[in-house]
Amino acid sequence: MERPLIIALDFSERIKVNQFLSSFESETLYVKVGMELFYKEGPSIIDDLKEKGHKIFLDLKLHDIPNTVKKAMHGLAKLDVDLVNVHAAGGRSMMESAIEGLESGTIAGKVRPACIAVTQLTSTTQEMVKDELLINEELRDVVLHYGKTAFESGLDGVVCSSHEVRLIQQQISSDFITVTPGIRIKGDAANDQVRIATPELARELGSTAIVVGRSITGADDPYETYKMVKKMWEGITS
Ligand SMILES: O=C(O)c1cc(=O)[nH]c(=O)n1[C@@H]1O[C@H](COP(=O)(O)O)[C@@H](O)[C@H]1O
Repeated sequence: MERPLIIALDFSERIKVNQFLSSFESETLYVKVGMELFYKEGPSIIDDLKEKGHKIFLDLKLHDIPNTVKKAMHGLAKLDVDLVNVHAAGGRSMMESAIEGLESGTIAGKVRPACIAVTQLTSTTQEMVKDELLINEELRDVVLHYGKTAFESGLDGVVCSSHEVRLIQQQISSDFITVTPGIRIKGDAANDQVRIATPELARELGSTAIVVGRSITGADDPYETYKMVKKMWEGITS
């Protein structure tokens, strides 16, 4: 995976996506379609975005029994997206089934979508891990353990915060993909995110890809902000 900046298209409907993308001219992007947009618009939104040449992370965070996940992934593979995800909390067998489903569903001649596992959401705190999930371990160790299980289950990488990237790359594999949301430009509100980082810090910490939503989609000039964040992420100072 090259090191993309993935824009989270967290919009309620297609018309808003089109309005947003209209300022990007002919630039091809790496975009993320999540639950909000996909549940409203369905698979045709994927076809639209692919037609425009964009790469797609379909973020539906599957978390169910292995058989259900396998069959759902079989269907999702037919959409020919670049990246999909599951919750690592679903366990080893579920993650193995996700890969089986993707492999059996991949269209002949196409590449299987990469599959990554959410370790702990970037909105999760140490206190939540202890008090709500009843896991009596350091959050970083939980992320690492879930990452190891995902690796052993044949997944291609994880979703984690930028702060856990080094740990994962050092203790699991430097090739294991680390996609990091929770990205904020200095001065932006964190909103519901907790384990946040600037694009520059994410780069420094070695993230494979950053996911940026509201900092770009909510900006007065989204295209200019995208170009600025991209420069920060790529370490271009001029
Ligand atoms: O899987 C994800 O993409 C994801 C995992 C995670 O731990 N945290 C997280 O924020 N995300 C997604 O990344 C995006 C972040 O959006 P902003 O907070 O607006 O930048 C949202 O679409 C989330 O659904």
